[in-house]
Amino acid sequence: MGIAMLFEHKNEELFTLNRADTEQPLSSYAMFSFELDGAHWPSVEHYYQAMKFEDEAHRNKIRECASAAEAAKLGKSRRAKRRKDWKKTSTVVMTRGTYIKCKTHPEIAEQLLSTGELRIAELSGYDYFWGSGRDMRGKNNFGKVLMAVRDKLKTEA
Ligand SMILES: Nc1nc(O)c(N)c(N[C@@H]2O[C@H](COP(=O)(O)O)[C@@H](O)[C@H]2O)n1
Repeated sequence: MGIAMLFEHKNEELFTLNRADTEQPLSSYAMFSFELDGAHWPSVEHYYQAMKFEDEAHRNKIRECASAAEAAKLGKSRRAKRRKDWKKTSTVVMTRGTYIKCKTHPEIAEQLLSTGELRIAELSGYDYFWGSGRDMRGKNNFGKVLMAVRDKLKTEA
């Protein structure tokens, strides 16, 4: 993934990525650790998935997962009860984790800033909430999270 011309009819250049790409430092699954809310998180995805729950023991179980994919699997399982306000807070949690990762790893902040003013799109064939969806009509909330963090980093530069 990288810079693409997906809307050639609109002549719009995009920076594209997939949230689950562990090789892409800007993705939430990339293993770049940080401290937040009094704990050490191996990736943004670990933090994001754990924050779905109020139960401390379940959060810790997710935090200790060896990979982001494992953390996501545990976070998506319906065995533990999700916090009631999750729908309202999920993008805020993703934004906080992504911002703190960038502050902890300045090279990632640099990479994000180097996308300039390009629109960032999370390419996903199935996810219409975080990504583009199959037809590019998705909400692209992960792309929006990255653009919001980029805006904040710009004001601090
Ligand atoms: N509608 C909606 N609101 C939210 O706040 C969400 N987090 C999602 N997520 C959707 O559900 C799938 C699994 O959730 P997470 O990736 O663990 O958030 C995800 O693929 C989204 O489609 N949906």
